[in-house]
Amino acid sequence: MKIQLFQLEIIEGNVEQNENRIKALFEEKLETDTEVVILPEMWNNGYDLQHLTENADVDLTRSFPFIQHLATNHHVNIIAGSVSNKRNKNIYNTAFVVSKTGKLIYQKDKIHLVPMLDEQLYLTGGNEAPEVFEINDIKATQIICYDLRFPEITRYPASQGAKIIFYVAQWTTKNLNHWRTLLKARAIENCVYVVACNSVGVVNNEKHVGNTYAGHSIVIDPNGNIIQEAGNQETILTTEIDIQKVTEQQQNIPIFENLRPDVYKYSE
Ligand SMILES: NC(=O)CCC(=O)C(=O)O
Repeated sequence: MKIQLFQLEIIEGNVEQNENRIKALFEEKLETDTEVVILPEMWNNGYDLQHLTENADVDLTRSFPFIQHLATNHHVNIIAGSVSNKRNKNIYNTAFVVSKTGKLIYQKDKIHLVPMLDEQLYLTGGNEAPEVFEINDIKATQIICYDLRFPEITRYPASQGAKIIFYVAQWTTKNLNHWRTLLKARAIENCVYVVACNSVGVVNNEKHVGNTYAGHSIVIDPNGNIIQEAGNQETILTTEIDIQKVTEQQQNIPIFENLRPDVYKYSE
């Protein structure tokens, strides 16, 4: 499966500019046999949280048709990162996926809100765990940024057969070490591919003076080997993954046969 990761600098608060940029990149950089494109978290207006009441999408009525048009025009499946999204008087950080035929095949809200970026002051956390969807007959799931820190939510779709975990993020450079280590851990502990798309650019938040979004979008195989990794500049990363490696790794190390949910405990 050939995948392209669009590691972008998101222009805060300017949905039109971000859409135009993404549209142009699809025209200029998409390779003909690419099956999946992945975008970062909050690509519609970035972390312009103070203006979300005016700028957030409304129940994906803007973002879905925009992505649907790209998917059908270019015949490519799109892991459409996430967008700020109003629904039932709340604003969520909503991830979605559109098939190359233009169908909305997945939609979930970010569950854990990031205190370090004040998300909880402006957004509402989702209440549904990630699940499996199919892309070109391959099971996968999608997880949003800070949710990476909670391994419980990756385990369920992986145990249901997801072979690729797509992470979409605006992860900061201060915690780059966590990003790389946690992504590797998720690949190894679930014996799956991890395909993670981050953003770049300055973090516009008074708690983060001098901090940037880290880039380092990354592709990790089921054995924990990094097969592609970007630097800290805008980049389109192109990768090919061999899904058979997931089956082989899960046969070699049969973690899903050895799970003991009857023993595991979680605090309330
Ligand atoms: N957008 C995010 O969820 C950022 C998470 C992050 O940077 C972290 O360290 O966690």
